[in-house]
Amino acid sequence: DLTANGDSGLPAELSEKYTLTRTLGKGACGEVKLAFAKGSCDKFACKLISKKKFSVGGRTQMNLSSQVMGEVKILKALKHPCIIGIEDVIDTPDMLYIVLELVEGGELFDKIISIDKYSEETAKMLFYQMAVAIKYLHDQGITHRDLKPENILLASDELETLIKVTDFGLSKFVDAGSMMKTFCGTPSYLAPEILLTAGSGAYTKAIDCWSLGVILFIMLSGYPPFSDERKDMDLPKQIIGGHYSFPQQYWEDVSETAIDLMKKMMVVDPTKRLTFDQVLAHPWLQDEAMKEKANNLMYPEAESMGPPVAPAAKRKISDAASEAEKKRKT
Ligand SMILES: Cc1n[nH]c(N)c1-c1cccs1
Repeated sequence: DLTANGDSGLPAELSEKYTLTRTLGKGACGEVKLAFAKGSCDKFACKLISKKKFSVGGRTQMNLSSQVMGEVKILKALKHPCIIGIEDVIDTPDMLYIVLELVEGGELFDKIISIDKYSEETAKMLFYQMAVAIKYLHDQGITHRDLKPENILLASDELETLIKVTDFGLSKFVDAGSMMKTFCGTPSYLAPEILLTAGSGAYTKAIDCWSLGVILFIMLSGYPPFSDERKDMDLPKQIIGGHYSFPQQYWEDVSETAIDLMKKMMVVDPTKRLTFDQVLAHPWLQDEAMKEKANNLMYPEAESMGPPVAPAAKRKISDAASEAEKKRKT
C-alpha cells in the first residue's frame, strides 16, 4: 500500500531489501505479510511487530526492546528442518520486522478443520516431527510457550508433509496486556500451572509437553480435550483438574499405545510429565517406516543420495573403480 507521495510507510532498511505485499495471516506478535527479496525475488514471510506491545505507558522500554533483540539473535542461530528459519531482522524505533522462511501449506489448525481428523499413521509422522523440533528447541534452552495448531505450519497441501514450528520464544516478552490476551483468549492449550500461577510461575519446558499432548488429541479425534462448550465444568477447572477422557465413540479406531502417550503428556503435575526424550522413546513412536518417511521429508538430500555407505565400503568401491580404470587403459 502506498501513501499519496508513493511512500510505502516502511523504513528504508526494509524497503530497500524487500517488497511487502499481501497479508498471509496474524502471528502471536503481529501481522505477517508476503515479502519478495529485491533482486532475487525469493519469497519470505515478514512479521511486523509493533513495539508498543513492549511498552508501558506508551514508552518503549529500551531494555525490553534490547532483550527482544537478544532473543531474536538467539532464534536466528536456530537451524532445524522443522523450525521456521529467520532470514533477517530489521529493528526500528517503533517496529520490529522479522523476515521468516515462507511455507505455503497453511496452518495445521485449518487442515484439521478441512479433513475432520488425521489417520493414526499420518498423525504419528506429523507429531514425530513436532516432537523432534521441540526437543531441538529445548536442547537449545528455548521453551516455545505457545504451542497450538495455529503455530504449526505445513510445507505443502499433502497430508504427509513437512511441518514447521513458528512463533516460539518471543511470547515471554509480550507485555501484561498481551499476557492478558493469553488469558482472554480460550486457554485450550495452556498447561494447568499457567492458569494456577496466572502466568507468573517459572514456565518450564513441561508446558510444551502438555500443549503438544493437546495437539495430538485434536489431530486424532478432531475435537479438543478441554472445551468451554461443556456445561458441567468451566474450562479452567477442566484443565487444572485434568478432566479429559477418550470416549469409545470417538476413539475406537485409535490404538491404546497412542492414548497411553497422550495420558503421559497431559499430566497435571508438570514434574510427572514426560520430557521430550521420553516422548520420543515412547512405544507409539518406535516405528521405523514412519521415521524414514519423516526423515526423508526433513533431510531430502540424504534420501536422494541413497542409503549411507560405511567408510570401508566406500574404499572398496573406489579401489574397484580404479582397478577397472587401469584395465580399460591396458
Ligand atoms: C511465518 C510464516 N512462514 N510461512 C508462513 N505462511 C508463515 C505465517 C505465519 C503466520 C501467518 S503466515
